[in-house]
Amino acid sequence: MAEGRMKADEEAPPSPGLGGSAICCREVCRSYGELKVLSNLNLTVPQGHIYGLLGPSGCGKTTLLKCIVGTLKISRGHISVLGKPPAFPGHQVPGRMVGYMPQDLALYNEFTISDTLTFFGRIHGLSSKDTQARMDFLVDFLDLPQKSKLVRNLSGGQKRRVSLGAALLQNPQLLILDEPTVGVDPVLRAKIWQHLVEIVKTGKVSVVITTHYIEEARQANVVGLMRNGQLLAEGHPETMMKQHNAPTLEKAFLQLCETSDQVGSKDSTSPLGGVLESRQSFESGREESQPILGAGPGPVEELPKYSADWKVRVKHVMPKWRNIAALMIKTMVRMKRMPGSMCFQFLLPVIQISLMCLCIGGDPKGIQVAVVNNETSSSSFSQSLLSFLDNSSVQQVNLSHAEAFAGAYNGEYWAVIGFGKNFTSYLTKRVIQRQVSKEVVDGGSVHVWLDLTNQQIAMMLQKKLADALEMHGVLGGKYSTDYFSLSRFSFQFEEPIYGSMNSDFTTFVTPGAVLSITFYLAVGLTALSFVIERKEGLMDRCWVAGVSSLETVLAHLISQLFVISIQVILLLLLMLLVFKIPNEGSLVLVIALIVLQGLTGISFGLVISSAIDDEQNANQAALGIFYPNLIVSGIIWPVECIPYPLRYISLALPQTYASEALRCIMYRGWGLSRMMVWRGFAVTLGWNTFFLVLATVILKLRT
Ligand SMILES: Nc1ncnc2c1ncn2[C@@H]1O[C@H](COP(=O)(O)OP(=O)(O)OP(=O)(O)O)[C@@H](O)[C@H]1O
Repeated sequence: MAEGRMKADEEAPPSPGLGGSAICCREVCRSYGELKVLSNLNLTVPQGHIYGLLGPSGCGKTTLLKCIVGTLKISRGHISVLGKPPAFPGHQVPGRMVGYMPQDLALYNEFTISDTLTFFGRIHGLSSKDTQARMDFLVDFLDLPQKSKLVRNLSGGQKRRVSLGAALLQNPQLLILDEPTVGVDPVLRAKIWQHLVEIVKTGKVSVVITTHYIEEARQANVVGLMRNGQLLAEGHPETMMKQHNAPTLEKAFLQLCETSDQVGSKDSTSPLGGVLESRQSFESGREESQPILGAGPGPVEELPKYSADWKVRVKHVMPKWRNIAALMIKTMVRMKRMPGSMCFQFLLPVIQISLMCLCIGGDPKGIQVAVVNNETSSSSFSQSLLSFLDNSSVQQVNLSHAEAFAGAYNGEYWAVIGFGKNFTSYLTKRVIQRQVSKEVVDGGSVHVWLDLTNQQIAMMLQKKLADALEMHGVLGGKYSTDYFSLSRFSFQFEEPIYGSMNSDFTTFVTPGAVLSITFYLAVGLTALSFVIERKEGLMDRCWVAGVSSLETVLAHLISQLFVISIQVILLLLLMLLVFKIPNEGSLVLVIALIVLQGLTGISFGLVISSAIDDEQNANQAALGIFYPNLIVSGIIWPVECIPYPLRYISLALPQTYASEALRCIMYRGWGLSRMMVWRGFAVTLGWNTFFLVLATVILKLRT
């Protein structure tokens, strides 16, 4: 086994850095906003050495490691890793040359141990045979449980060992390990150190390790003691102890801190507690501690000039299919392992659109109205008119005048309908005679008192009453020139040009609702998944392995395209076949527009997740934008009702023209030659491109 390990380790080609060092940091500064974390930091990791980076919590160790692996940009200074600055075009840092174990576990919980190592093997371009061989070695070496065990079911210590395994997988030339021994038992801790000592013996592998167990760092070839964003000293552990006359490394470190504090109080102008800035670097070859305290300025180093061919630069920015495929397989495997979440993703739009078709736009049912009919004859016009009232919508309750109004004021009835006792005779007079008295007009009218607190119900009641009056006029035969229906019969409504006589509010609202549902589900899923991945350190880990932000975005887009396609198929089947929403136009255009809106939702989700760091804020951003957009986009009420300044905003939103385009395709049967259709596609594509560019830029700026 050891032989196999050595052989694998020997395969890594040597890569001399600045002055033979694996890592060289000069005058490195990095801040988080106002907080200056690294301040003129100088550090040198000699090639083929283990470098123990020690320091109190919060002194900037993790920040420094992130700068070294290229996931964080430095504000000032210079870093060279294995010969070139991190992320330099064509350089494999981040990439295969570096193995990174972040402080967070940074593992996919739904993966098995085998999935985890296979995933990183794919990204590093290892053949499945090589990955398998390394996996067998690492499972044995790190004393891992069965490869088929889910990460979610591992203990904390086991997870850390899997994380370490992922960093060791490709036999990198540089290992960056951020507290790899936390939660690991002493026997295995010793084994890990033994392995590190062994791999650096070849001189081709270098290791930087941070640890809270200061004493274990005595096995390192060099230790760097860091405080307040600067390196106090770096050198061989034994030399450092000897120099400070300390029996342990911890005591030597304490003494250094005290001295640094004393110097700091004397020199208040010196930054960060007065730690002196210049120091001799370790790379001078002296295996001695090089305390910076009291040291004079070090030799001025000539920084090398780096250049890369344009072809290399182009290749560097071009997305790699290998990485995209690995990320897509990862998404699919995770979905397979979370069947509940997968069903939720596929069925949620279907449930939402079903609820919308069932609950929005239909006629109210069982609306109770109080009827006060003072006519007693069963052949009276009032009785005949009431018999034409749609009974499924309007439930008539016959009451006395006092009971009816008491009930209406009590909220039991939506209206009171009243007929005078001479309604039939007065109505006849009104129809027959040219001129009648006010008393006849009053007595021959149906009196209606409405509860107008719910406009939809009141409007429906008015329409039902008008319909009943019209039916009464037509079917009653005698009074086709009836005074009441005269105005209605002046218009003859012919077959509609577009749409049908039965068009209701549901027909209007469905296209916009479908686009909105597809858009916001995509926003929610994307924003959350990226924010969680970043929070758990998974994104950083993938980037250190060589995945670019463009590849991450593309892989997510393609795998979500698959999810959206299934969602759209289910949505359309339900809409067209079950709820019989008409479609006069091309189904291809309908699908294309809905899918494009879904992709725009993904892009917008990417913007949220690249700009926001925690789930709660990401959720708030997605939800906060949902309602204003729904209201202003003319999805639930026509844009024509929006007051003018706001209407211009409405027209610029991603779903306003798109909803109109979908309505034109579905209800008017229009194609792309019509402006109202292509405009919907153009606006959607425009927003999509804008969101994608914005997300990529934010991701780049935030590293
Ligand atoms: N993303 C961030 N935004 C703002 N401040 C940050 C961020 N990350 C780290 N910091 C701050 O930078 C400082 C250094 O953090 P860093 O994680 O580098 O320390 P560390 O030495 O690795 O600590 P530990 O040993 O506890 O892991 C801390 O004060 C921390 O609060």
